[in-house]
Amino acid sequence: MAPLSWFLMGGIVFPTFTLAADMHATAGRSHDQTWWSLSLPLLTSLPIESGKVTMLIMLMVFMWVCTMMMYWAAPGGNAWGRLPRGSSIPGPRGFPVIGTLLDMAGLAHVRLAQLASECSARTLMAFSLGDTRVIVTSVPNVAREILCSSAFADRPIKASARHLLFDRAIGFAPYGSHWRNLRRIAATHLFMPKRIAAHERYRQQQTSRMIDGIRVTMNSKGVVPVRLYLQRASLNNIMCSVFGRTYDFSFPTEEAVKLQAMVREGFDLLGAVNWADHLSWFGGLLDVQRIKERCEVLAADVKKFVQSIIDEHRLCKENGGLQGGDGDSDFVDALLALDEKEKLCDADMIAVLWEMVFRGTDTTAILTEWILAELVLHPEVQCKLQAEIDGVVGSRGEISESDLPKLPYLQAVIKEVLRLHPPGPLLSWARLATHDVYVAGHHVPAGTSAMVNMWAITHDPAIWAEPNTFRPERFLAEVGQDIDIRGGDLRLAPFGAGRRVCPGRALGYATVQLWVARLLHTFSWTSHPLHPVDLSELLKLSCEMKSPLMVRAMPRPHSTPAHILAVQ
Ligand code: HEM
Repeated sequence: MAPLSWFLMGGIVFPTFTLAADMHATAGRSHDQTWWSLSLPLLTSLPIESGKVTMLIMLMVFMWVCTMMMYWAAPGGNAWGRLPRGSSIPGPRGFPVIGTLLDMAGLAHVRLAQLASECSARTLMAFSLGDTRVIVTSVPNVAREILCSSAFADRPIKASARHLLFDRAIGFAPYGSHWRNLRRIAATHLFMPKRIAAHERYRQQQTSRMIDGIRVTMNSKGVVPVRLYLQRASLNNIMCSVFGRTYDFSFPTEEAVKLQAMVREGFDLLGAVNWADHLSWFGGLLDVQRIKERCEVLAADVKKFVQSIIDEHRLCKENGGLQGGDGDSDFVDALLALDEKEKLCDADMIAVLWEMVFRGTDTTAILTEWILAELVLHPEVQCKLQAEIDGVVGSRGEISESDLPKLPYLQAVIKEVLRLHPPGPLLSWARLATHDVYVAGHHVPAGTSAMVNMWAITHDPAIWAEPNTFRPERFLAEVGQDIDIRGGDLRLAPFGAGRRVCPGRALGYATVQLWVARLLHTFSWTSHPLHPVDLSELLKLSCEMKSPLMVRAMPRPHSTPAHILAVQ
């Protein structure tokens, strides 16, 4: 065999596995690199005899397997075994090399909760996703320790997020001045209560359009695929706040079709468990899931789409259009009007704007679909909620957002659904330890990813009586306990907590309240005999209903089409 083949087979392939894994494992390792660094010169100087070659290859494979098994034997699996001093955190080993990666493919939150119980590690569990060290907690006080600690103010960035430019947007930007600037800009120009209130009429218009679509479909088909209408309304809501434009998805233009396809593709790509994120050597060798290739195509399309909107706004501004100071202006206007200190370049603007479209679209639609599903399954709760809404709205017919605080049962219903079906059961995006830190008394090295299993917390019988029962009354102040769901109480924190808490929570919550109030005021919702309500979950970027909800929406006596369409 030629020396080159020697070199390739022995000197590159096998050590590469270990070396690549090590580069991702920890900054404090060294013992594993010794045999690899020694093997290369040894290989290149060996005589060309095929028997010896085979022996040497077998020896190297053997050494590699032994090293991997040694790593794997540690609690938490191979990524934790690489630590020079090991770890005291209990956890499953998973498989050699890949760790617990296969468990993340289905309902990861349910599987992680099971593993935590099996390993008696609800407080803190260690596990490995390929080369990535991960901790997860299923208890509120440790969740607070993680989410509110400055040590975990960063996020591990997925390759797909980087390819889609999200490392320059709020969600994945490293903790620092750029991230702080973005949060400040978004808080002032998109999420401030005054801004949210100024955009109420657009939300009302989109809700009216949704109600009209539901009515037409119900009349013609006798059953309504609610998700379709919720997704259209949420996309239009956010497009209106961010870009100042909406679409008629019933008669879609080419641009509307393209937009929907881009959003769908983005959800698929960011929601996928990408093996390349955790097995560097694997990702380097082949992109079996074609994630990189698809991300590149999508990123180019997004850039073109958003850039053209920015250019239009710029032109309009030059011609004396909105200057960003008007409460009615959109987010692009606001970004273009920033002063020199805060100004973003076009590439950063594209990333931030697209992220808003992306994050603002699925969560609100998914949550509302779960709410309607539970209300169909619990007609007594539906009637009680309708009575509350009727009582506040009276003969006025229209519901405004100023009515919402007067609807405590509505809040209780939404909270109960957020508890049973949190859209981000693992809080969507993990956190990253930027330096060594102690969590629940255990040493957690820098570079470890941290997750909070919010689903496990909200289903814990030690915290919630009958946790699997839908009972909104538990949130009524006079009966049970009122809970701050904005990140103040980690027993129910569907929007996360701490520095990186969801900045869009007030907007998302206002939208869902308005939708549910108006949908319930207008229709009575019942199941269709051919489409029973199925509460099975499907975890993608968010946790959605596996079988889209198909239900009957019967107009309630007081609601007339004229009233429904009044605000359009
Ligand atoms: C029902 C609605 C929503 C839910 C359940 C939700 C949930 C979440 C969660 C769990 C996080 C991670 C928080 C953490 O790490 O502590 C998050 C982050 C984020 N959300 Fe939301 N969200 C919702 C609506 C929205 C909306 C409407 C927007 C924007 C229009 C938005 C924009 C963001 C952004 C930009 C981040 C990243 C924050 C950062 O890393 O600094 N979300 N959201």
